[in-house]
Amino acid sequence: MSSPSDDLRLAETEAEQEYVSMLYGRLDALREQSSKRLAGALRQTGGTHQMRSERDTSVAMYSDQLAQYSAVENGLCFGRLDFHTDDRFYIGRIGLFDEDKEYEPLLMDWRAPAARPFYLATAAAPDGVRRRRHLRTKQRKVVGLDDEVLDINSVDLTRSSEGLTGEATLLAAVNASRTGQMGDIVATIQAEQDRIIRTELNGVVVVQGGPGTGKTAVALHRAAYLLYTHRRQLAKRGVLVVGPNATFLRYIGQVLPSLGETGVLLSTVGELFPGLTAVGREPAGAAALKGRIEMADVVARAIKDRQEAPNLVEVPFDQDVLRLDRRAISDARGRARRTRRPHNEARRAFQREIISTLAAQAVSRLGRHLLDQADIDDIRRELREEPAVQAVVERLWPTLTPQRLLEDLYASPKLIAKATPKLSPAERELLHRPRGAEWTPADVPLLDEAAELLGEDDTEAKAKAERRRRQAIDYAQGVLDILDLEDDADPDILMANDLVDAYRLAERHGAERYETAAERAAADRTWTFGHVIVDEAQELSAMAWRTLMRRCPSKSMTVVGDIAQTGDIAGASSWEQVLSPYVLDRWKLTELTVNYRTPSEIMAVAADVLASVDPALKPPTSVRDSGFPPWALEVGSVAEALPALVGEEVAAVGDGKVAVIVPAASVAELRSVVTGASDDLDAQVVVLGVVDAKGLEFDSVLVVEPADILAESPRGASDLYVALTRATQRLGVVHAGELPAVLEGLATV
Ligand SMILES: Nc1ncnc2c1ncn2[C@@H]1O[C@H](COP(=O)(O)OP(=O)(O)OP(=O)(O)O)[C@@H](O)[C@H]1O
Repeated sequence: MSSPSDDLRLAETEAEQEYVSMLYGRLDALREQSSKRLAGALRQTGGTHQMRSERDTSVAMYSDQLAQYSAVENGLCFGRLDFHTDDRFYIGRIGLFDEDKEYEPLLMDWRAPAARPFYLATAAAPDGVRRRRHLRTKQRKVVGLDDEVLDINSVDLTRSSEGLTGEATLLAAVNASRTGQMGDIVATIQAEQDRIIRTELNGVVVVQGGPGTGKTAVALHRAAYLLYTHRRQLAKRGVLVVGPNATFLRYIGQVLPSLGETGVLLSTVGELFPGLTAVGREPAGAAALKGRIEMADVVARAIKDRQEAPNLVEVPFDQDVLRLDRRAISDARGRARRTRRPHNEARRAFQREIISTLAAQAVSRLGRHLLDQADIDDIRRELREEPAVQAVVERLWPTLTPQRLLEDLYASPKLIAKATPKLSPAERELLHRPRGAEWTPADVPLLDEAAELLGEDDTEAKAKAERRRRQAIDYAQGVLDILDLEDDADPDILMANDLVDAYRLAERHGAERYETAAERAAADRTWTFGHVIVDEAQELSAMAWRTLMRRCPSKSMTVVGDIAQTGDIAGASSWEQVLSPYVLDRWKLTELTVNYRTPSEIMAVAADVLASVDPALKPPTSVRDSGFPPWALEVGSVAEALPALVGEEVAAVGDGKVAVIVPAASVAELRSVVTGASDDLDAQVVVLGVVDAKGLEFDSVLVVEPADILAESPRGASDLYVALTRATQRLGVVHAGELPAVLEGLATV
């Protein structure tokens, strides 16, 4: 028999279902409307340039709306606020309004100022809220309600002043099995997170927090919040989110689309040089050296070293030999340098000077008094067009691409030595490598630096664009001609060529590939973003920061990370050291203190490792216990024991995910012994090195040979801390070698 409270709950759930169904009905209607408008816009043809551009804007707008409506399908509405005034708001992923009732809000966008009490109101500071309700839904069905009555009399004074918001829903979310893809936290954002998400747009905000405190989640929700609040400003320039590696970007890739935001570019620093894939590997020492700030000077010197001034250069011209001595070349070089233009752009000034010198010689040999101005102009023109003269200019002041500059530099110990007076021979050797080697992620900031100093010679790019445009027109003409190839065509029937010319068809074809700001930004090295979010920011080298700062001259940035987790040797040891060269002390530090991922049992173990990184660091407080004590197991051979241990974890996590985190040197070997293991996060079992596990999480984690992880890098303790804090439920440590003293507290099994 059901109790009266059960009946009440059922009735409440039914009432909420009715409301939620009405909201979905509204969403469907909007979707249909946008779909029809999009079809209408696509049908429009021809017209003036302005009309075509308006049509393109409409196509883009309706396509974006449609994408947004499908993105918010799951969990469209997740909350309700009841006020003492009897007002009531529903909170959801987007705003919906009743067009028939003067646009009365039916659903409040979570980012709207009026939705804030949903995240901030507490019993002690209710902000007019009487009750906060969390609605849990599956597809379009309401499956649960959690109510919090914000009554001052219910405040538990023994708890911290900031309790958890929507505790039941929050715990359900953090305890759920992991899927291999990060989910959004829009229904359960906590007050300390909300404050950071809604910090003003301008300036640099640093979000420091231990593992699992929601830094990544906060950063992504902040991107969505900023795009909502400053849409006009940010949609044009776009928002860039930088992550540490491709696996991580795939892991977080669905969060913003699920919040209805698609115009954000997700990238690693290594992908920020368009047209180049930097996937090469190199020794950690080489990457760390390339990350040092001194490399900016090395690149500048390497360019100057290419502006040669030999003692004498002879130039055959008109059955004679003209001479350029060191002084003439140095003068021309000085003039070109004084233009303060980038190398490739200053080349014109250099060439002009050289031609002047050569022309003066030629004229004096021929006899100045025999020549008029027109003759002298002819001589200058001939000199400019003379291949021997062009070859000399190219030798003394070559046109350089960033790739050519660095490739030449790395391949030549002589050029390296010239450009690096302050480096030791061993360091120089780290830079040396043969031509044709693959570009590495650490090369990208150097290429970017070089591109700035060289200036872009975009003649080739422009010619290419023009060739592409011509090809598109030719293709379109071909299409039209085929359509009109009917031998017995009735002269009264309009032919395709009569309706639309090739130029316009080609243009229309191009316009169909509408590009968002993010897409345009991805193809343009000089693009500057409206806001840049840097995740796992502690890993970036000083040179990588230079690249990022160039992409964001407004310095509107969110920098997210944990200094205690720095694994890269070139990474940061303090935020001040990273930021002060660019913004002095004009940055704001915010902190997150609650760990939503790692249960307290695991955090107790990780805390000892953290103390070994730096005794002054405090671990974040776990929001829950898991009931599974972490363990350590000594085995004869890890490779032999691992398959069975992984099998046990797979059985324990059901639908969840298992990760085996291993020393970098054993990734390939151990991946091959575990059946079905890969580095693909969609797989149930992954075997990863610590570098690739950064920022990720799994239901169960096996950490293999912690002593080797410690020994593998000067930042080994931070790496071990990262490895131990990836689990949401279960943790085991497997070792054949010694168990490090710092893990001796683990229960042995
Ligand atoms: N308010 C919240 N509600 C529900 N889940 C949350 C909340 N905050 C964080 N989480 C969850 O906690 C986990 C850890 O979050 P996240 O990856 O953002 O942490 P992090 O601070 O970036 O960690 P790390 O430093 O280890 O990379 C994620 O599963 C995230 O969804």
